[in-house]
Amino acid sequence: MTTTQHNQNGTNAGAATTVQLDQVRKVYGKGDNEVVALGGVTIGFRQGTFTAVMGPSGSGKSTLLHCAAGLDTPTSGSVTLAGQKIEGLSEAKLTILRRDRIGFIFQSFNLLPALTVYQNVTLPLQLAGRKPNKAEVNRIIQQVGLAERKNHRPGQLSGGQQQRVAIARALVTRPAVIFADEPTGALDTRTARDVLTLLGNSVRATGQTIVMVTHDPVAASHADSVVFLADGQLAGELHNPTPESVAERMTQLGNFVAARRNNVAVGSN
Ligand SMILES: Nc1ncnc2c1ncn2[C@@H]1O[C@H](COP(=O)(O)OP(=O)(O)OP(=O)(O)O)[C@@H](O)[C@H]1O
Repeated sequence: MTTTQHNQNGTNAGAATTVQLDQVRKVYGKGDNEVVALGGVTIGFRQGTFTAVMGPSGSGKSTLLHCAAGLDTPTSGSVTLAGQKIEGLSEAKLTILRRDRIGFIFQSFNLLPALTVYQNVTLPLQLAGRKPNKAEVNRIIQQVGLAERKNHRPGQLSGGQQQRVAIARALVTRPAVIFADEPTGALDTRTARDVLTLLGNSVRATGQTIVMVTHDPVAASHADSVVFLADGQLAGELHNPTPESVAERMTQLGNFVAARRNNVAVGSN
C-alpha cells in the first residue's frame, strides 16, 4: 500500500506529487477581524495516495482543501496541481484545470435533480465538450453498483446511491486528484463504509489521488494516511490509520488546542 510519506520539508519522497502546497498562508479579514486560517502550510500529496485531512473545528481543513483545489486563492505561498502552478493562472485557465484534472465530491452530493444518473455522470464530459464513451460510462456506473438505476433521477435514489453517482461523476473525467469534503457526512455508518471502500478501491485501481476532509475517525481510517491540522498549522501525520488511533490523536489534539487557547486567554488578561 502506498502512503503520502511527507519528508521534513513537507515534500514527498518517491513517486510524483500530484498536489503540492508550499508555505500556503490564508488570511481572512483585516485589522481586528483578521483570521489566519492557514499559517504557512507546506505539504505534498503523492500520486496514487488516499489522504484524510482532520483537525478540530476551525483548524483550516476546508481552507486547505479549497486552496489546494484552486477554489480559493492563498494570501501567499504557492500551489502546484498536476504539474501546473495555480498562482497567476487566469480564471479561464483555472476553470479548465479544475474541469479536466480535478474531481469533487461534497457532503451534499450536488447532483442535478432533473437529470438521470447517466446524464449526471456524463455532465463533466459534456461541459468539457467531450463526447462520452458510452461503454466507459456504463463501466463506471456498473463499478459504483448503479447499472440498474442509470435512467433514474436523484430523487428516486437513497443517499448512499446518490453519493455513488457523485463518485462516478468525479471519476468519469479520470482526474489526477479527487477532493472530497465530508463525503459521508450525510450517510449512515454502513452506507458510509461502502461508499468509502468504493472510493478507495476505485482510485487505487487507477492510480488517482484523493484528499478527503472528514471529522469521522472511521472515514479517515479508509485512507492510507491522515494529516492533522491545528490552528492553521500541520500537527502530525498517521500512516495506516485505524479508527482507534485516529480518535486517540484527535482527542490529544483537541486537548492541546484547548490548553493553548486557554493559555493565550489567560496571558491576555
Ligand atoms: N470566508 C471567511 N471569512 C472569514 N473567516 C473565515 C472564512 N472562512 C473560514 N474562516 C475562518 O478560518 C478558520 C478556518 O476555517 P475552515 O473552514 O477552514 O476550518 P475547518 O477546519 O474546515 O472547520 P470545520 O471543521 O468547522 O468545518 C476559522 O477560524 C474560520 O472561522
